[in-house]
Amino acid sequence: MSDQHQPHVLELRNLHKRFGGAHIINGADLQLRQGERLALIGPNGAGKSTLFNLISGGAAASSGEILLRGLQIGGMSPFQISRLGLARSFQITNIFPRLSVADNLRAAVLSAHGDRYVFWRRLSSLRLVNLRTQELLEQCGLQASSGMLAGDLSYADQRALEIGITIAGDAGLILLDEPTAGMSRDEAAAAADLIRRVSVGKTLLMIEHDMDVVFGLVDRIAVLVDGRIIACDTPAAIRNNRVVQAAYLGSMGAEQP
Ligand SMILES: Nc1ncnc2c1ncn2[C@@H]1O[C@H](COP(=O)(O)OP(=O)(O)OP(=O)(O)O)[C@@H](O)[C@H]1O
Repeated sequence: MSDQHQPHVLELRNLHKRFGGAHIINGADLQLRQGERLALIGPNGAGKSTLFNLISGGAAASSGEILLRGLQIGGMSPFQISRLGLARSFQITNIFPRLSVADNLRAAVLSAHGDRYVFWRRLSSLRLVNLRTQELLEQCGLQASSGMLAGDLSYADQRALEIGITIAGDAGLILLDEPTAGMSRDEAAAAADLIRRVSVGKTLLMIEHDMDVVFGLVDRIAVLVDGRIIACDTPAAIRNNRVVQAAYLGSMGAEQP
């Protein structure tokens, strides 16, 4: 089957979410192709994190459809969705501060693959978990800090660790919620490099406010305003889109590249 005929990795169809009387997601449509990196941008309160919660099973949509590789996942639990190959990180750093960096990653590997390892001989299972942990430490540039308490890492390294935790299960679809928030320009550039490396061969959907990161990293940008995707196109096309400029980018002044 050619790529053209494969189902999209992720598809949102006319998605709605209401909280009481507030209509937060308002008919969102989106399609992600295998292997692409897509940034979700939009003003504060546009509904970006809410959309992530709907996709990853943290909240149920009021109506509409969410398909993961053609399979309806609306209404499934976060655990079921993660078992189907979707991993997400959160806006707030989500690590175990009193565990070492390596143990944070080891726990993530076990949590993602525990059922697989349990059937194998104990020693070989342990070896595989350790190998995967080492691989993640290297990928995230954290080998030198592997024995440190995660809570003692710099903020940027904590975010790198969190990316390691997110990818530990080798999910095919990765959702990152503001992975460079609160970082300096240099730290954000390093985080973008890390994200680029770890997302090779995967499909990436990320919420990001830093336009340098967005324009340098992704294949397409989806713009969410008032719970609706008002445009989804290449970075160059989005930059020149007058509707987007008026609704969002225009208000960002110097942050535009
Ligand atoms: N559980 C909830 N109950 C009621 N309202 C909610 C709930 N979760 C989110 N909202 C509201 O939905 C709107 C969108 O919030 P959301 O966090 O999704 O926006 P966002 O685009 O991610 O914003 P930001 O860029 O500031 O993180 C906000 O007005 C928020 O107050």
